[in-house]
Formats: sequence, structure tokens, C-alpha cells
Amino acid sequence: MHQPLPPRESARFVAERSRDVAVDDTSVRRTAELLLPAASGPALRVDGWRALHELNPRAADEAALSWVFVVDTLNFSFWAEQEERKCLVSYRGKTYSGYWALCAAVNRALDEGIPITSASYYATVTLDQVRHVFRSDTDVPMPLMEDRHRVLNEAGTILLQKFGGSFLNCVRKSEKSAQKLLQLVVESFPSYRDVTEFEGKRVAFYKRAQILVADTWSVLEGKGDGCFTDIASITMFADYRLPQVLAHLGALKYSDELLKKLCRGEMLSYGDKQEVEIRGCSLWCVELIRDCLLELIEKQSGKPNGEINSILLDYYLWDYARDHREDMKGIPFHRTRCIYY
Ligand SMILES: Nc1nc2c(c(CN[C@H]3C=C[C@H](O)[C@@H]3O)cn2[C@@H]2O[C@H](COP(=O)(O)O)[C@@H](O)[C@H]2O)c(=O)[nH]1
Repeated sequence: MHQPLPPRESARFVAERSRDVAVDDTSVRRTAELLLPAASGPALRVDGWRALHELNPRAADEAALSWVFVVDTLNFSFWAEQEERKCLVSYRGKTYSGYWALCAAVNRALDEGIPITSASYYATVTLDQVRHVFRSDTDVPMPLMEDRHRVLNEAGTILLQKFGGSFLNCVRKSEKSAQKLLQLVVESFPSYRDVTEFEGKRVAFYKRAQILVADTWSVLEGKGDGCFTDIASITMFADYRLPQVLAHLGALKYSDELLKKLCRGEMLSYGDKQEVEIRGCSLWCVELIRDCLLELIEKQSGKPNGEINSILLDYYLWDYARDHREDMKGIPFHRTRCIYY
């Protein structure tokens, strides 16, 4: 099967043909201006990943990479049918939901002596053990539990077979190229193959593979094995939160028909035309915000800021969405159940 378009080209192809979703250039510029002060702060820096998030690994060693790999293998579909009835995980006195509930459950398992980050364990872990590890404080389980079990067994088996059971070996095979690591991950691990079709073209957003590369760069703080020369080629991660926050900021516009559908909470299937338009336009929108922000920084300080890339913008916007949950209540997120984001 021929190669799909890579993420950035996929996004441009979709954005140029999209009918129900559009990027709003004025709001793109306004969002870049909103982000400008953050550009010189702690948030838009690679060490923010650890400093700003207490559940992320404290070290930058092989165990931390194993943590990143198993978390990003499961980093999908946390949204609840009803907002008020959702999976919650308490850990060290705090209660977490969504993606953070996943991280809290992994850390809780490790504290309980369950080697959930070891490929030799999760390659053969049973469904009951997975249910126990990711158990919720409420009667609402984490979504897609059977899929989580299946992708754990699959990823663990492949990591043992091809990389001696250690994701560090996979990273080292990429020879400090983010694109090589991205390709190695999607070629080796089927659950990371976030590829679909749009107007007769195969398009790839590779959301979990790209965030895995980004989190690898972040946990290693861009040093040593994580010193990727081409890290700026990684795009934002086309999930269900970023479109919501971009719509909240006005940078993404939905047609009345699509907005009505989303407000009714209608499900979109993975690969639906409108689902691909939402993801493609969101990805393209962040690329434009980044270009705009780099221009503003250059004008303001006269020198280009080599650090700002789509990964750091994505992390910032994702955290922003977390911190502005209340303000964003009126803006729907699209509901797709899948293992890709
Ligand atoms: N675009 C993008 N999507 C991201 C992330 C993250 C967390 N990653 C980093 C962020 C901080 C840490 O440092 C992690 O490294 C999770 N997600 C996605 O969001 C959804 C979960 O949302 P909610 O239901 O609200 O928890 C789900 O699709 C999940 O896959 C990100 O950063 N960017």
C-alpha cells in the first residue's frame, strides 16, 4: 500500500478542501498575540513538560521512557458520555479525570508493585488485571477497556520481539531524527497507525505516534538520546481537545449544520468527512498560529526564537483547555470513539 501524505501535508490538503470547518485568519493572529507573552515564560519550553505536570516522571532515564511509551500507547478516548458521570482516579490525595486519570492509574499501579511499564508484564497482562490497574473511583470505567487490553498485549509483544523489550532501543534506532522515530513507531506498532482517507487521498495525522515522539523529546528535555535535530517537523496532535479550544478562541469555525450536530452530542465515526475536516483544519490552524507567533517574536525582539515549535504550542493550548474548562462549556468537542486519539 503506498505511503499516506505526512501530517502537515495531510492537514494542508484537508484545510484547502474543507467545507464544514474553516480556519479564521484574524483569530489565528489574535491567538498568536495572546500567546506572545507566554513565549518568554516557563510554559513554552521543553522543561515545562516535567515542571508543570506532577504526574510526569521526575527522572530522564530508561524507566521514564518506558513510562512514556506505555502511557502514549493508551493515550486515547477519555471523554465521558455524560460530563457529570465519568471515570475518576485518586492518587496521593488528588483526583484526576481524562488523560490525567490514565497517568494517575499508571503511577498508582507502580506504587502497588504492579510493573505496568514493563513490556514483559503488559505483553501478557489479562483483561481482569487491566481492569484492576485502570479502575475508577466511580462506577464509570475508563472507556474502551477491552481495546486498551488488546493494544497493551500487542505493543508489549512487539517491543519484546523487535526492541528487546525497551523503548529506549527504539529511540536509539532513530539516530536522533524525530521523523525516523515517527516512521519506526508507525511501522512497528499497528495501534499507532492513525491513517484515513479524504477525497481519494490517504492522509495521516499520526496523533499518538507524534505525541510519543514529543513526550520522548520532553522527558529527555531535548538532551542526549532526545536531542532530535528535526523536532520542529513534528506537528500538533489532532485529538478532540485542541479543536475545542481552537473553536473557543475563534481560530476554528464550524458550519451551522456541523455545530448543531456537535451540540447534540452526535457521534462522528473515525474517518468521517467532517471528523477528518475537524482534525485536519485544527492541525493546519496550529501551524499558522506558530508561523504568526514566530513573526511576532522576530518583530518584537529582532531575533527568531528557535525554541518555539508546534509541540510546545500544542502542550500550551491543551493545558489552556484544561484550565478553562468552565469558559469552554458552550463549545462542543467532537465525539469519536477510537484508539487513535
Ligand atoms: N493535542 C493534545 N492532546 C493531548 C495531549 C495530552 C496530554 N499530553 C501532554 C500534556 C501534558 C503532559 O505533559 C503530556 O505530555 C493528552 N491528549 C489527548 O487529549 C484528550 C484527553 O483530554 P481530556 O479528556 O481533557 O483529558 C485525548 O484525546 C488525549 O489523547 C496533549 O498534550 N496535546
